[in-house]
Amino acid sequence: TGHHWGYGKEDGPSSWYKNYPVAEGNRQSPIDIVPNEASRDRDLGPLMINYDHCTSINISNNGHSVVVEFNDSDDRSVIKGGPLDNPYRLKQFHFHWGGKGHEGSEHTVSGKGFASELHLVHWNAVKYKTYGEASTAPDGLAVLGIFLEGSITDFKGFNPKCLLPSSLHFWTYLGSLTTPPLHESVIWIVLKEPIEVSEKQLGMLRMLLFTEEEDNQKMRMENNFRPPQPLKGRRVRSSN
Ligand SMILES: Cc1ccnc(S(N)(=O)=O)n1
Ligand SMILES: [Zn+2]
Repeated sequence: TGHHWGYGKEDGPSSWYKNYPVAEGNRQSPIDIVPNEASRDRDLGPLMINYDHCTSINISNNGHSVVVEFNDSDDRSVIKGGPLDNPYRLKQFHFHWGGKGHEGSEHTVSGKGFASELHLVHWNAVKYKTYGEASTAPDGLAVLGIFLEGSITDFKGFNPKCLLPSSLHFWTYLGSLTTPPLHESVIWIVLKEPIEVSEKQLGMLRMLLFTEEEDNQKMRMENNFRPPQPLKGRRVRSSN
């Protein structure tokens, strides 16, 4: 009913355009990133990530992913530099993942997927008063995408600072939210280097159920990723 959406046969990505026509827009995400078609841009300065004093508020299952929300009432946890003209405040992070193997990330690299993808969602609090307002503006959001690939190492907790790989080299392009309302308001910054998580941790993500507690039809929350969308002539830039 109404604007319910999901990842199933009837309510999945191929039907989102019915309630969200922007799904067929000109700057939709995710995309397939082809490294040797990305243009190295010397104007792209280094990415500066400051999560040191980040204050997480809660972790929840919103029916589509597991989300960790942060206190975004000041500039404590911000990302700046790279393609960004202002600092962007961390609002939440969440994951997309698949049922097995190399399926589960939203962005792909030369057609190759990863087991999961972490999205750290930030908003431009310099130009906009609220996240809601920023979320519909073309330069309102900046989402940092980090690939997760299965291996035997552990990662300690959910402090986003320790979730970052050693290299901050990135690809960047203008895109959208990858789940409804699919607003074309995101400056995407995708790190080239994946982080390693254990099969155990991936297993935990796969154990999450799609629906909130009260809903009785328990569906396994797997494959909560949108497939790559048409590039429509957009440039993908690479940090040097
Ligand atoms: C907060 C939010 C909403 C919708 N989609 C996204 S995403 N997957 O593009 O990061 N984030
Ligand atoms: Zn996401």
